[in-house]
Amino acid sequence: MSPHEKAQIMDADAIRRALTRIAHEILEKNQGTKDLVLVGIRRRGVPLARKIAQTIKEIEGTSVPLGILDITLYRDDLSQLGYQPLVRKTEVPFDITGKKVILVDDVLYTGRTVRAALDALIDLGRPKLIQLAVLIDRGHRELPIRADFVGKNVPTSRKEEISVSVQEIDGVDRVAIIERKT
Ligand SMILES: O=P(O)(O)OC[C@H]1O[C@H](OP(=O)(O)OP(=O)(O)O)[C@H](O)[C@@H]1O
Ligand SMILES: O=c1cc[nH]c(=O)[nH]1
Repeated sequence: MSPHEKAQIMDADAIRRALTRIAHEILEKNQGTKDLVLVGIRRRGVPLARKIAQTIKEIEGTSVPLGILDITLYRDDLSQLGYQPLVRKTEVPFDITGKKVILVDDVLYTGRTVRAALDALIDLGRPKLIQLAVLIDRGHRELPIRADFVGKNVPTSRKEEISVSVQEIDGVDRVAIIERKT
């Protein structure tokens, strides 16, 4: 049966405020922009990372480099793990060695995408540290991964899904909970 939307949990203003807060928290935790770089996970982590970079520029007057990791989840029928993330492309046109890398994604769920992103980043260089910023943490981790910066914690059941829409891809900024009917 088709999934249906249960509730909208963030509108454009709520997303903007959460990203502004995250930008301030990143600056506070890292004492400014020195050695800071942002890396967004495609697809929706990228416009979110861009907005955080814009806000940092407005606050500090400094442009922070922005890279992209393209990671796709594909169903792995041979594995008990259900699905596996595949790193398709890395567009990080700067050296991350010695940098403070802020990884940005829209939803943190099992943690598998972030694990693949960490592997890809470590293949690219030796960052000083890696921190994780997500718009939504919906729980159900299957790996020991946690976010340093969270827009909103949303307790969910496994039957539910979080749908993040962003202006650049979907024409609107919003977050909704979707229920999969079985
Ligand atoms: O913690 P995990 O279980 O790995 O799940 C989180 C990932 O799932 C989503 O990607 P999706 O494949 O839905 O693509 P999207 O970014 O285009 O929405 C989301 O963007 C995260 O990258
Ligand atoms: O609910 C979920 C889980 C993973 N990725 C999403 O975008 N939503």
